[in-house]
Amino acid sequence: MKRHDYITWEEYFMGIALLSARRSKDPNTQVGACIVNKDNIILSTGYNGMPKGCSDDVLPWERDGSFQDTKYAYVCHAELNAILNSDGRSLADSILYVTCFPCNECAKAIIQAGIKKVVYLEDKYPDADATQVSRRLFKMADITLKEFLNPTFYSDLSLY
Ligand SMILES: O=c1[nH]c(=O)n([C@H]2C[C@H](O)[C@@H](COP(=O)(O)O)O2)cc1CO
Ligand SMILES: [Zn+2]
Repeated sequence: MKRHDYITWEEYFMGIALLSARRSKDPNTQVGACIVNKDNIILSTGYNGMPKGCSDDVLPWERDGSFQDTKYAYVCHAELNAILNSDGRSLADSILYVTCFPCNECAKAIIQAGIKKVVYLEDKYPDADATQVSRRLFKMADITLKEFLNPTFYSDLSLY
C-alpha cells in the first residue's frame, strides 16, 4: 500500500523556496522564490543577492546610511531573480512561491511575466508603501494571492 504522509505540492514548492533563501548572504532578511507551471514543473528559482559579477564581499549589506552605502541600491530581489533565471521559458499562467510578500517593483515584474498566482509565506512589512502598492497592483491585474498557512511544517528549514 502506498504511503499517505507524503508532502503536498504546496509544501514541496514552498520548501524549495525556503531552501533557496538559505543561499542568500543578506544578514537580515533571506528571501527565496520558486516558479512552477500548471503541470507542477519547476521553471525557475531565485534568492536575494547582488547582481552577477558584482562582488557580495565588496558591496554593502547595511540597511541604514546614504542610499549608495546600503544594500537596497544593489540587491536583486528573489522574485526578480527567479523571473530572470527562467532562461527564456514562458512564465505565462505560472505560480510563484515566495517566502516574503513581494514589493511593488517585483509585483510589476510578476505581472508583466504573466504569473497568475502568488503564494507567500510571510508578510514581513504589511504597512510599508511597497506592500500596499503591490496589493493594489495584484488586485488590478487579477493575480490570486494566497498566504501559506502552515509554516511550522518547515521547522527544520525555518529562516526565523
Ligand atoms: O519581496 C522581497 N524580496 C526580496 O528579495 N527582498 C530582499 C531585499 C533585501 O535583500 C531584503 C530585505 O531586507 P530588510 O528586511 O533588511 O529590509 O530582502 C525583499 C522583499 C520585500 O521587501
Ligand atoms: Zn521585490
